[in-house]
Amino acid sequence: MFELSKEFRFDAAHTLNRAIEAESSRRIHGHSYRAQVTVRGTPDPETGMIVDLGMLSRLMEDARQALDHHFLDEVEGLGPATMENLSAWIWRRLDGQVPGLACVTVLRDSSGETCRYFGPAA
Ligand SMILES: Nc1nc2c(c(=O)[nH]1)N=C([C@H](O)[C@H](O)COP(=O)(O)OP(=O)(O)OP(=O)(O)O)CN2
Ligand SMILES: [Zn+2]
Repeated sequence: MFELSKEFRFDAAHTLNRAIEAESSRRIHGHSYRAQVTVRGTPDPETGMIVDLGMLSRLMEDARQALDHHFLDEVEGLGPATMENLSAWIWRRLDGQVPGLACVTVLRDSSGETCRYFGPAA
């Protein structure tokens, strides 16, 4: 069994309602994110690949375009623009298209934060 990951980066703005740091969080502010899509499986003996990384990259491009340089509060179906919701939203966007989809990880390097979503069944 193997795991294979591909990453895209996006920069986006949002607001958040929080119990702490409420005022600054409600102000529009931005973050730089990385999103990693991980597939799990066994390589096809002929191709040596679980999935072609180029194909994975193409499938991820639609999600990247919907997030990069967008105001996340306005992204359809996202809800409060947390790392949890971002990883679940990317999962839903790819589910059914990416064979062996195992998890979606959203990272915010500036603050050392990571959120990993394994899908609704996990
Ligand atoms: N469970 C979660 N908690 C928080 C999330 C989240 O996605 N999931 N997100 C935020 C905010 O986006 C917030 O802007 C980050 O704030 P904070 O952690 O207080 O850190 P900084 O303001 O120091 O972060 P910078 O990225 O350096 O601006 C809060 N909580
Ligand atoms: Zn924020």
